[in-house]
Amino acid sequence: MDLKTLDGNKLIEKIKAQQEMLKSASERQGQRPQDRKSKDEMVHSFMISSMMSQIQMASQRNVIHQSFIPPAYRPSISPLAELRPIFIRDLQLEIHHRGTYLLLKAITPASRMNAVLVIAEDERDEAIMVEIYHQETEDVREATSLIGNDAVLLIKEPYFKVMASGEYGLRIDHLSDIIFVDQTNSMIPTAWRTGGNILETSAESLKLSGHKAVRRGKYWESITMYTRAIAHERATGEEIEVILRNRAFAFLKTQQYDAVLTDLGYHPGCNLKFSEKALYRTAEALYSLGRFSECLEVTRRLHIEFPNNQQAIVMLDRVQNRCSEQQAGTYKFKQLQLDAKRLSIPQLDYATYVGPLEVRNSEGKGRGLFVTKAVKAGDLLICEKAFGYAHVAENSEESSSCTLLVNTETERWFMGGHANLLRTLAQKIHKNPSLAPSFSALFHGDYEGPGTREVDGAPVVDTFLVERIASLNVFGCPPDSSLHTHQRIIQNENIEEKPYQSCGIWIKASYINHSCVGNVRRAFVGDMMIVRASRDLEADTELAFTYKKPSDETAEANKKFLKTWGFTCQCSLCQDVQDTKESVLIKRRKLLRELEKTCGAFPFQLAKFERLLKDVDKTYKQPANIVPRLGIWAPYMLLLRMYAAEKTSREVLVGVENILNSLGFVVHGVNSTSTAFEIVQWGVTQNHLVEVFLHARDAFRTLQLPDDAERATAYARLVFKIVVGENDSFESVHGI
Ligand SMILES: C[S@@+](CC[C@H](N)C(=O)[O-])C[C@H]1O[C@@H](n2cnc3c(N)ncnc32)[C@H](O)[C@@H]1O
Repeated sequence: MDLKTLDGNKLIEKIKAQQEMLKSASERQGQRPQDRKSKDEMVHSFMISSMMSQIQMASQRNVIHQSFIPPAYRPSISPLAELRPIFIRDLQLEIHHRGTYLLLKAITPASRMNAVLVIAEDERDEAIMVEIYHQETEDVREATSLIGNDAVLLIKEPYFKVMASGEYGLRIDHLSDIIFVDQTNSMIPTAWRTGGNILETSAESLKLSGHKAVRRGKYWESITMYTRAIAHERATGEEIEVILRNRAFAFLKTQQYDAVLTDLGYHPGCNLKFSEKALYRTAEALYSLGRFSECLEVTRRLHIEFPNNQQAIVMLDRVQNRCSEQQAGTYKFKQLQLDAKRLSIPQLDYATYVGPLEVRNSEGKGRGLFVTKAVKAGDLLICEKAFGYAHVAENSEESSSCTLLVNTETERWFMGGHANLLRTLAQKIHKNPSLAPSFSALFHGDYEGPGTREVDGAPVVDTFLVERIASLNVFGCPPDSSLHTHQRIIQNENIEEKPYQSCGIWIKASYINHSCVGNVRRAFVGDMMIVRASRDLEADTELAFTYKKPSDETAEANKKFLKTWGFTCQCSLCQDVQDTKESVLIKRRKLLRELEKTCGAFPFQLAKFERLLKDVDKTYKQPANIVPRLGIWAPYMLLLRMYAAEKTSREVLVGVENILNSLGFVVHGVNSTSTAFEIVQWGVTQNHLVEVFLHARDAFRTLQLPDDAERATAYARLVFKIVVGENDSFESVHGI
């Protein structure tokens, strides 16, 4: 679909029509369709539409791919031995055929659209369309590598339905519901066997075929060859050991790190009497799984035993850095910024640091994250590498296509990276089941998972659980380096905070509950989330940040937004909105609108602006350090800029005090020469506070108060650190 030729309304209409069609299909539940196309017709129209889609994909820019998530259904958790075979003619519409499996052979090349599609036949010579969702993208694994010529597919507990295209077909959402059956498997009917009797080929020649595939970069194919070689009845123990080492390499290349460790016989505490290659591959797999201390041990062993191994020297340096980041939270933030800028997809090579924090129960909010000891404003609490990350380049040629994901059950629509994120997460835990527990433990509302992790020795991945976790724990993040974004915000007052399309899952940070007031702030550098305390916190305080930035004007919109997360915020701000008479809220909004109008009027009426601000201020009853006055800090900011340009330093300091007070700060010494300038209680940290403190610094300097000026500079740096995540780049942004 071309964004340029389709306006928003038409797109919505089209999607709604498809949604309706899918809904009405549910009324046909149990039917055996009589109007199915013949096998030849099916193949013919499939070949044409897949050719058309390839041409479209190559020529179109600004493409929106739509994808519909059907009502949730559970993955198959039955062992294959307990399932009975069925055939295409037995299939009933909109039914999950529990207790059965369907054996099919591909009769067309696989094609990639929203899913990987193929036409396949059963043993009774009937054909059907198969749609396999959440597979890797074409650049990672070609559709034709997933389903090669004559591939045999076993679909567990098949789901037969009307597709968004109106055709009938099988929809496979769970990665574990499809088994790609190897030609050596006795389940394959004789008529479907290809390439002679593979088992008669020797293990050696199968191994060599595996090597050949590796040389061509066909790692999946090599895994098939090596697996056949290992299973070969005449393969010797020695041969198997060598082949396992080779297969481990192919597993490494396809990001199946758990399998690398299994093939090499690694487990924590094992004796590392490995070959040079095996040690290095073990180290690489452990590194990719984020198991840095184990990786360090293996790399040290490699370095000791093979001191001339140059890769080991490089790896040792890398992993030592990761360990110190993980243990002490020491990061070279400038380098992180540079890396994020350099990479087209800013997935950074750093470890996660978690400060003095603990997950505990939080009354009325499920679990929450608490500090185990007192911390100061600006302290680093988390610097976390994304567990899953989907990058969407904005304002560039690359941004020309994106996916709109429509959940037909919850009716939630996700634009941007969400669809990619879902695939990334499902693939990651499917390939590396050891990573599943920490992800699956994240909040997933009332959705119940499959209750089992493995069947027939293979991992079970419930895509709907992944989707639910993703939608309740996802955070949007800027596509580029945070420094860049904050620089823009700091320099341009009117910049709108538009929702980010890049997004990700950060496991530790996912335990932080929402509060409109908040006591920590998150910032991003590439796919790293940095969480810092935005005020001093006593031990055992629960962390909270805003899922959506609140403002007086948008209290209702915020409430609605938070409802999509399934809760109502009870923070002091929301409580105050509830406790304030509607007439007062209406008056406040009216005054705020008048203020806005006055802003744009020429000539600017300063006296009127100041009067209106005082009137808005009077609509708040609670002290600002209890209920921050979010409606007025921005107009005060405008005044401060005017004062800084035209008025005396004393007046500038009054402007500074007004902003800080409205945001709930309690400060001493802004307006006095005898008391030192000091924040005694932190309020809500806004990005613009950096500028506020810099105005304070200039005013103090003019008033010959160098100590206060220095303290103001220190606060500017501290706020910069809180909002940007680091202050190594403070000088370059503020030219100091
Ligand atoms: C990202 S998770 C936060 C961790 C979650 N509380 C847990 O138990 O894992 C988001 C979910 O936490 C809950 N939550 C977050 N902030 C809350 C708040 N202020 N009040 C009530 N529930 C909240 C909601 O159920 C929300 O969908």
